[in-house]
Amino acid sequence: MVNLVILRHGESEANRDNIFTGWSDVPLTDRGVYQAHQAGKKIAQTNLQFTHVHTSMLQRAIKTADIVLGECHQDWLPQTKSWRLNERHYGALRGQNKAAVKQQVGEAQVQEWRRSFKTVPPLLTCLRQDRRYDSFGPHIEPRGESLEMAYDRLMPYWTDCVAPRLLDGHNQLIVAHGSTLRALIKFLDGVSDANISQVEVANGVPICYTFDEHLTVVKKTKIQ
Ligand SMILES: O=C(O)[C@H](O)COP(=O)(O)O
Repeated sequence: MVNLVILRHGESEANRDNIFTGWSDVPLTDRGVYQAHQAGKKIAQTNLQFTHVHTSMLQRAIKTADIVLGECHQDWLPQTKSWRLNERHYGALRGQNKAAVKQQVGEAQVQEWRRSFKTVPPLLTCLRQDRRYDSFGPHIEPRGESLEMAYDRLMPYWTDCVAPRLLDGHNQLIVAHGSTLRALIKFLDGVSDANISQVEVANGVPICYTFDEHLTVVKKTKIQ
């Protein structure tokens, strides 16, 4: 048996302020830092030993991972930061208050943008890519993504970087975001396109998947 722990970052300033975030690089709040410590303490109690930690390239996930590893006394672990684990890009919604957008376009439209699998949010008309992505290519940062588009760019990371390590019997830790973890849960749990709208991932609550040697999920538990 081998284990994968997935964890959404602690509360960010944008979460606190109810702002569409996506690829914006916002810091954790004090509450988010606390949530990360609590998550780390809970993971430590399981005595799980990881060989690798995977995060997005956004500070809310990276800082959460660092805090968790400190609590687990596994700060030395090799870490990969990948844009493929970044939050789904919210396009032109980025930076807007979710309640204010609801007032403008109605609750049903906002829910569709936030929770449907295929609906693409309003796209940014132009984009200046942040330099952190330049070494991966000129057009890495999208102008907006549906959950499906985020799923499609996440899966190569699973196939190339996570699944092989699990198949070799090494426990892995992924610290990422609400939407990219919903995409991973969709794959691991076999959730339909329609039903993924019902799946929510809370800040700072670790979820442990246990797999057999064929990478079939045999158990899924919240670590609490
Ligand atoms: O990017 C964001 O705004 C949040 O991380 C998640 O947004 P959601 O709650 O709409 O999925």
